[in-house]
Amino acid sequence: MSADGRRDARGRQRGAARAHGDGHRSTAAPSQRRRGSDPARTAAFDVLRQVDASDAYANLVLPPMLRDRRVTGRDAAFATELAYGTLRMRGYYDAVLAQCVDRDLDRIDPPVLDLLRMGAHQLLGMRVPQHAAVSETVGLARERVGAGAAQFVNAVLRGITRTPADEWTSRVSAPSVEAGDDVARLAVTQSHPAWVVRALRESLVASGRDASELEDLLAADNAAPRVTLVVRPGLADERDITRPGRSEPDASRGRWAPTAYVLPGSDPGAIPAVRDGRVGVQDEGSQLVTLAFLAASVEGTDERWLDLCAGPGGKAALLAAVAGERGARIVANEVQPHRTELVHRSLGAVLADAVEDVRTGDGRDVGRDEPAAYDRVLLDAPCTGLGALRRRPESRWRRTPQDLAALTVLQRELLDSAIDAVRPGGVVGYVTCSPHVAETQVVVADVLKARDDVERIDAAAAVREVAGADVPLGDRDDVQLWPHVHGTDAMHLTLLRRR
Ligand SMILES: C[S@@+](CC[C@H](N)C(=O)[O-])C[C@H]1O[C@@H](n2cnc3c(N)ncnc32)[C@H](O)[C@@H]1O
Repeated sequence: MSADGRRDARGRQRGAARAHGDGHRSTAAPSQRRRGSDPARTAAFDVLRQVDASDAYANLVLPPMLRDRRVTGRDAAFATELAYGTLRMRGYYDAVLAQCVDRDLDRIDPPVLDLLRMGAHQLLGMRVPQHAAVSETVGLARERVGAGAAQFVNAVLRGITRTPADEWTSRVSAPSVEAGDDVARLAVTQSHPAWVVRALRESLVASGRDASELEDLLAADNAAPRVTLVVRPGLADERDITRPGRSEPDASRGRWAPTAYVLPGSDPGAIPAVRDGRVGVQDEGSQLVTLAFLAASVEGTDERWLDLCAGPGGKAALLAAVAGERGARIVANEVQPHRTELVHRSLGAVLADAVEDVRTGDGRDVGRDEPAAYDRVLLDAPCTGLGALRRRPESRWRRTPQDLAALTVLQRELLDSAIDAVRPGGVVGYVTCSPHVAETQVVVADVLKARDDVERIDAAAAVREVAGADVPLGDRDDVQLWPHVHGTDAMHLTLLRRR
């Protein structure tokens, strides 16, 4: 579209402003304007379409798309915020749109609905100037869906602009406020399914926190997470994330895990040590629970560790790096062959001696096939991922309460197998990236009820040993991290010792 293709600070392409003559509202009807589409908005739209039509994951689709299309810098940041923000806030925008159209939203063509949501996010979530948000989205609609759809998009988005952005929140939440239904109010204003709002409230309380934090937690799910690096011990240090000629690393230290660094930008691939696997991209909560698992003391030898559900290999790489330093070795197991392949890749930089085996297999069989064979077993269980909603923008809309039933059966079976695989005196770490009580406290309690050969050990003490005494944890012996408290994903850690 623009000659120079640059984006101004408010998200509008400079060329677009010129194409409009004065950079303000164009006098030409949208359908009369002729111009190419903005590559950032086009990429965001294509991601939304793939998420909707092909069940794609936005965070897997967008980065390679931007690379292939050579969308970089501010345009890439704009496309990312537009795609991810639109997906996260979909529930809120649908409530707004429902007040601006005269039919049910499910009767709108899916590509048109995506364009409306994208327009809504620019107007209400990104504060892109109204003329740019409307005209650019209408232009994209004309190009990708047709003139009739473009007129409809134009009319609806202009309808949104007639109410000030901050008034929309009270408008869409008025019915739930009147009904005194706080779950419904938070579901719409913070854009989460009501069942997730309820589950998160229950988890907060069950982990010893206050239900009044719920709105902060939901808001944290809607904020783009910062890119966190793991500097794998023994393989890299601060110098590997410091540009030549600089004395300070390009990333700042994390708050809790000594291995964690927060990157100011969003291009970890530009760092050579990331490309060769000595440094990785990993949430700080994941690093912290892995290091806490390794901080718990085992009785006797401590040299053979199992990662029961290892794909794609983030925790396996941290385990193996530490194993290399301590003279231990790991076995990494994963049930899906393509994810086993990812584990291999993730372990590319670690010492060969630190990896005994990387294999494909069902973790539920390991306890039976290799009883009491390991000194430590990490079970990072398959789960709903409700603790990582900020990272997986569409997942809150995909998950259903029915998913829980199957997952919690699997989690119990895997935990039993993990306990069988560890030797007496050894340690099992049970980890989820979900704080849902059914996947955390209830799974552990159920498994422990049926066994007399295992005891809980103090995971909070292990986390404090790694993160320092001031990490806020409450007084339980299991640990629940929270985005709004710790700035991490909502990881859960229970530590057990086999008797
Ligand atoms: C939460 S992810 C693990 C993430 C990994 N620990 C990391 O840090 O990269 C759970 C993994 O468990 C795998 N999985 C699911 N069912 C399994 C089973 N029965 N046995 C082994 N792995 C399983 C999934 O394919 C998925 O890769």
